[in-house]
Amino acid sequence: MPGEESRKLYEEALNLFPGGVNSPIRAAVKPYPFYVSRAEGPYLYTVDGERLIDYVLAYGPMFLGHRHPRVLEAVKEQLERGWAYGTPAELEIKLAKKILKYYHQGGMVRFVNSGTEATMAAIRLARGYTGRKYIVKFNGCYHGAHDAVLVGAGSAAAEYGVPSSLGVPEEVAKLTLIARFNDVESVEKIMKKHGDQVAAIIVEPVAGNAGVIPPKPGFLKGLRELADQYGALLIMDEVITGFRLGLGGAQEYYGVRGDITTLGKIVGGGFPIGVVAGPREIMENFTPSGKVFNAGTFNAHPVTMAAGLATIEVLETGEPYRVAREAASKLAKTVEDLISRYGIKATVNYVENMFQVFFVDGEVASPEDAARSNREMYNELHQELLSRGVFIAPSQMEAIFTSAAHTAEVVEETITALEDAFKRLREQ
Ligand SMILES: Cc1ncc(COP(=O)(O)O)c(C=O)c1O
Ligand SMILES: N[C@H](C=O)CCC(=O)O
Repeated sequence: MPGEESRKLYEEALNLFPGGVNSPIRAAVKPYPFYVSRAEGPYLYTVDGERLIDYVLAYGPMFLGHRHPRVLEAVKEQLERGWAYGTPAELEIKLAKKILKYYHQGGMVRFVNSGTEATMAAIRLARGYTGRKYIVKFNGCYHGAHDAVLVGAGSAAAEYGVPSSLGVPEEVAKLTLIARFNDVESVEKIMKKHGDQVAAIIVEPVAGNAGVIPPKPGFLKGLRELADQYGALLIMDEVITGFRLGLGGAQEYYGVRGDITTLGKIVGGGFPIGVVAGPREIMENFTPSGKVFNAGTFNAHPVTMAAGLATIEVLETGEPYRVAREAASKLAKTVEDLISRYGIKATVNYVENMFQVFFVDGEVASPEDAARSNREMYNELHQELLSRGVFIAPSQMEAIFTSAAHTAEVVEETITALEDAFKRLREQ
């Protein structure tokens, strides 16, 4: 549990940062966030002298675990050559080629610095390309912290009760039309009314910011068909799923392709990144070849490029996917067994190397279902695990991730913690 050293730092932070943190979800760890002094493999080490098994993984990026030697070596090597040039370097070409190989063969890439920037640029690109103004987004999905997508948003926006943020002008919010995840008919209804003015449908192929909610069979295909029918673009926001569900992300996993892909997190190897990728015909609308403006001092930052490239090279061995999958499937199964042993009303959603437990009666097939779950009970589980040295997402609206560093031994230790934690939950 967060100790005295963390408490002192948090008290200082409260005077410096709104809510004491620089991204709101970090304050969801109660009674205050623990402060990390270093990280290695599957572990975070806190300033309070604790070692935590990490299933948050910086909210997704650390798929190889912390401080992976290959990534560290690549970053050090780049640092020796300098770390910001304001002019191109070869590594950006190498990383772009890797991304295009798995996402848009023959296409193009624009590197930015976060998932937020990627979806903001992708939406502007879609509007510029189609000459249309509306976008369709799904209630409870999260695409970052910019105006167009802070309408019915998930993640911390849902956790803190601001799915539609103050400060987003009504005129702007009105351009975002809200449909229901896993409900093609809700999209069809919108398209029938506004289809000729819809620039893009943007979707998280697995809703990972409302817990973990996989797409129902036919959902993504239905979106593809509606986008085609109405001449809108389909933006696959793979900031979480990209390089996580496999090298080709959710699009390869589910066999449905978007017109534009947004990536982030894993593809930067733990350094800030966002990627917009798509076919040349669409991508060339970005400045300077086209008239859709996008720019960034730190775009294609050399250190990020080095870390991303090293990460993908390790992923290409396939081993990280095997380890992470085995860990998640074993843990998800353990939680299912515990729920049934103790007669707790809950359900587990699991995809490859991400899962989440929802304390609710019945299936969770939409963010609306997720919102019905008992969040207090989830928070108790989080606390019980934290007190046993296991860090899972501090909010029901996030995913539990595994990595290549979650070996069988680490999983066994986690299972012991889970058994004790569920026993305690049952006793309360
Ligand atoms: C699906 C998705 N899109 C976009 C974002 C925004 O990414 P970032 O936090 O890097 O701005 C996130 C996470 O934050 C995300 O999960
Ligand atoms: N759910 C968010 C990204 O996926 C969590 C990251 C953040 O908001 O800090």
